[in-house]
Amino acid sequence: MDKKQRTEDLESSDALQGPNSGSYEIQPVLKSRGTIVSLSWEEISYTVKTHHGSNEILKRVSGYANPGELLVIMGSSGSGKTSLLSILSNQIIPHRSVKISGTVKVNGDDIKNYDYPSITRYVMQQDILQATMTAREALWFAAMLKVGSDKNLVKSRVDTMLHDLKLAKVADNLIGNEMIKGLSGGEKKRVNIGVELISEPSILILDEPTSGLDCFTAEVVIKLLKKQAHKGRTIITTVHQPSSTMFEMFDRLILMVNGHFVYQGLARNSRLYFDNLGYVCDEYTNPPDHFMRILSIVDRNNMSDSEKDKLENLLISYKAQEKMIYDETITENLTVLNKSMRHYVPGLFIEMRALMWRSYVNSLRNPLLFFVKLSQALIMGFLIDILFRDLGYGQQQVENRKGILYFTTIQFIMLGSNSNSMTFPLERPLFLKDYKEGLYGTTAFVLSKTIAELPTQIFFTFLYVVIQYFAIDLNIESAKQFFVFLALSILSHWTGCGYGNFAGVISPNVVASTVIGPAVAAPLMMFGGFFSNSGSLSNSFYWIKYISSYTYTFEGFCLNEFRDLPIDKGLDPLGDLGYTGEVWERAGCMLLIELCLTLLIIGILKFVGEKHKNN
Ligand SMILES: Nc1ncnc2c1ncn2[C@@H]1O[C@H](COP(=O)(O)OP(=O)(O)OP(=O)(O)O)[C@@H](O)[C@H]1O
Repeated sequence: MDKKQRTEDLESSDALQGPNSGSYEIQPVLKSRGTIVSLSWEEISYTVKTHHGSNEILKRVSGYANPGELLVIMGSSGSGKTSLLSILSNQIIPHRSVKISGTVKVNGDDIKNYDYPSITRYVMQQDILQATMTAREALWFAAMLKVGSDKNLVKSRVDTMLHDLKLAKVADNLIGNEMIKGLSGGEKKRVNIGVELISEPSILILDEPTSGLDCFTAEVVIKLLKKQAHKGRTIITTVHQPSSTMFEMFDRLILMVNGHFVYQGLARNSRLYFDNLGYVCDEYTNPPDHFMRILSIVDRNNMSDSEKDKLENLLISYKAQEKMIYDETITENLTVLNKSMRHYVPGLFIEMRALMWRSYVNSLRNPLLFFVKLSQALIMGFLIDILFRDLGYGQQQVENRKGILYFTTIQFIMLGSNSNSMTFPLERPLFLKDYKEGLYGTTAFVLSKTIAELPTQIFFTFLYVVIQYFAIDLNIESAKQFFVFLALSILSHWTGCGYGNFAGVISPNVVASTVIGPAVAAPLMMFGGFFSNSGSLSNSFYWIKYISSYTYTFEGFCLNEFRDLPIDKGLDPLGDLGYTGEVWERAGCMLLIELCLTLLIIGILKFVGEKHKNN
């Protein structure tokens, strides 16, 4: 039988009912008084250029999702489900190696005509949440950045969300992770969904919100999504291996193989559709399991003849009744969208306030780090006391003073750079997720991090300085010497944290940062002026001295220490070192280094964030 004949037979066959045939009974109770919109897409193709050539991931697929319905997309692994969701949620930006054609429409109008984030939100597969926050705080943080600065509105949205997602009982429990005991997997998923739902989007798109959950918990999540659909939202989700109970909750279903749609229509009609095609599902088999078996393809790039035949048959059948699929698109009673509508964008100040609050909560819940730093300050301070107690004024003691000043320089800078080189790699997944979502900008992220860390940096530096300064009898000719020393110490620790942040943002992960952190710090320390004085530095590396905070801290410390110190006659440590000028010049250079590092880090993060957006 030729293909044309088979298509005609299928179209005329009584046995083959269309996926939307029969009475169209989904009459969702559209309870929402908010916006009600439909989503449709036409002829979407998605091609990616790889080392092995072009890979067409989506092959001219068209479809729609109605408001008030739960549309589920299922398919074999690698069939293109996530790619489709990314395109529908406008997450993929075409570039040199990515080609997208076709149109995505809201209420029949191209999404390009709208501010899409004000209509649609996308829930990623991974639950990337801050472990040290509670469920309520995570929702509050999202609301501050997505809803507005009105505290009452934020509170009411958070309370509604906790109620709707059945999280009220665990609202004040920590989210947790492998180290911190916290919410269950299902509760975390619901918080993750809540973080997106908080802005009350008309369309919610979710990538496998039930992955990793047991059957019962997964059903709870789907039930919640169904409820959201019945409030008038348009919900599109992918689901892996649904149970039969879960399957009964699906309104519409799309089945995908190898970048094609092979079924689109009411979920409850899907079984009959495949029965009629000859893929009969017996009464003991869960229909989704049966479909997945039909759709399975071992190697997409190297299909067997039987797999090719199967796919061809499925596509012929699908094409035969594709026209009928569109009979049930909802076109009436949709909200007329205002094209000038914009999603809430918080200003830099609000973004920074929210981020600083999150950092504060995180540091409060991480007391271990505080106690580790405290013990470090006390132990190091007392060790230095023992080694250098009561420095004198002779030749040997002047050398000891230089030694302790350089050791203090290393200590302040290294402590900052070592600890901070690891913080960004740890925060990286959360930052990238938030950045992709457009929750805040890199400037707000970097500035808030810098400001939020300052009080702790000042506190620990103060502690070190107080313990060391008087015990080892550094210059106490006047109070000024002490305060200048303190200010230089704070600045040097601050720049150390800046170097650490720089190493952190160029490190792809924590393991890499443990190597990159010291690799950044070592040359700066070597060219800092103590191990080798300026005259003997190689010309090619001489510039490192100027970007090294070690240089300015040590010079500043020496100028402050030796200028008025009553050392033995004939000794001239500053002359020997070749240090002239003023302490404030060194402090200015350190501030400039910090400023340059901050700008550099903002730039690098922007690059990293934008790159991640396209992945
Ligand atoms: N940016 C990309 N570059 C190269 N290949 C890609 C890219 N995005 C997706 N692919 C490939 O396209 C195919 C479809 O990927 P996609 O993630 O959309 O499938 P999926 O149906 O969601 O799979 P799964 O169910 O396993 O998550 C896969 O083979 C994937 O490796």
